[in-house]
Amino acid sequence: MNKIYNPKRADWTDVLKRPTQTVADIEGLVNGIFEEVRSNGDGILKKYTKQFDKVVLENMLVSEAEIEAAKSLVSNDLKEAIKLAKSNIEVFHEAQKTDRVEVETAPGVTCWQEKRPIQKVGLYIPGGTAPLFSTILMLAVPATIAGCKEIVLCSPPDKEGKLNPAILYAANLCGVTKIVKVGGIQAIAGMTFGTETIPQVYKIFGPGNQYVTVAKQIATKYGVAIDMPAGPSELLVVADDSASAAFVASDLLSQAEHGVDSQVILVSTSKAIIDAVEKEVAVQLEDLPRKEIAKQAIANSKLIYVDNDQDAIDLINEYGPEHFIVCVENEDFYIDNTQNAGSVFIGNYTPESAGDYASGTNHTLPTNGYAKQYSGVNLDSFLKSMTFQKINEEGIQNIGKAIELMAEAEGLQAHKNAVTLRLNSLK
Ligand SMILES: NC(=O)c1ccc[n+]([C@@H]2O[C@H](COP(=O)([O-])OP(=O)(O)OC[C@H]3O[C@@H](n4cnc5c(N)ncnc54)[C@H](O)[C@@H]3O)[C@@H](O)[C@H]2O)c1
Ligand SMILES: N[C@H](CO)Cc1c[nH]c[nH+]1
Ligand SMILES: [Zn+2]
Repeated sequence: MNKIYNPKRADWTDVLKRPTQTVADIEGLVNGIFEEVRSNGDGILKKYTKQFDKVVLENMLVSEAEIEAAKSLVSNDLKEAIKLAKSNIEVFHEAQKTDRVEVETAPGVTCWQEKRPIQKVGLYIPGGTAPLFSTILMLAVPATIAGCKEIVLCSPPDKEGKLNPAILYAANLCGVTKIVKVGGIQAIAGMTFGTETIPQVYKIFGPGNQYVTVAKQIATKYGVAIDMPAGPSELLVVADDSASAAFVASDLLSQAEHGVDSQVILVSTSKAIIDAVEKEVAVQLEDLPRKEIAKQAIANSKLIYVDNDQDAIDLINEYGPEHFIVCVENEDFYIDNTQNAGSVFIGNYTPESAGDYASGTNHTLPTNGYAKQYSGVNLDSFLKSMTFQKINEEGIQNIGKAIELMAEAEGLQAHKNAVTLRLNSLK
């Protein structure tokens, strides 16, 4: 890990650079695949599945028989763990339901807001290097609570052309309506345009590698909404001498093992904890099965010493981490002053993994600094807010004159007439 002492503010942009490619680096490839899928559908999905996933598929749609077979391949212990996680995610997302908001803005003018589900949603479940079945819970549970009718899931097949049984089990448990074996750019293009196998959707959700993330951003050009850019995982920890170096190192490695383009950062006002965490990372890394991946992510990662808490929080807000662990004595200072972070984890006994799986919060979160303007997935991500109004005779008399004057000032006579006719009818 690179150690940096008191970086100057002018250098923060360079110091905090992510190791991922930019939209500009990938969009040429994405645009090409999108155009092919738009014109030729399933055949192109299969072509790119062969090229990128190294498997030739006859049928991309998962059958009932495959779902049934998967049930017996998942251990009872894992089923119970999935059910516990699902239950906590349900509780937290159910609690996000809001009542309709109704106000009489002027006598006789009633306005209200209600939420309605997005009818057709597409869920992308990453599977390139690890089958992230936990992501199904994070997306399908709120989609179901919101009342989405059609829930399509795409995930890349393994070399045998299969999806991991836990993916099929979780998808079935959570009410997914269609499961398709396709990943990467081609899956996002398929959900954007619709193909023989994949229904077109209104909004695409889910994390993925940088190809998936850029493809989702390009999908918006074609009128599809997306949750947010949720790319390679990242974690920033702020720790002082009250933190356990071993715990901090384990958290940093937990996100480093996601992919070679993940990034983890430790910020501290203590040189002692920086040195201790550096040593712990080296020790714990050696025992990880995904050591080669984590090692590359760790090479992109930083240990940053700053003199004081104010510099630390300014730097953290400038970075806008996907995950932010606060492990310091004066935790309230950091909690109160965090402006930009996807999800915040507080104290020595709150590992980031808890939010990844089972505490109840959503793990689909903005990366690459997008926490400055995007929220992580939540119940509202699957809903649209609609407004309604009803105006009676008294109401139109109360606000009619103002509408007429404003319409006239904008030079829009027909707008004015729509009010004038009604006012005249009441004379
Ligand atoms: N931000 C979040 O909320 C969040 C949550 C979970 C996971 N993640 C991230 O999701 C990612 C999962 O990545 P993954 O690769 O394991 O799975 P993935 O499913 O996102 O991507 C695999 C697909 O990428 C495509 N691909 C691979 N190499 C390509 C190339 N050179 N050109 C074009 N397409 C290519 C293939 O089609 C393959 O099917 C990780 O980066 C992880 O950090 C983020
Ligand atoms: N940490 C990931 C979000 O960036 C989510 C995840 C799924 N499985 C394990 N982790
Ligand atoms: Zn994770």
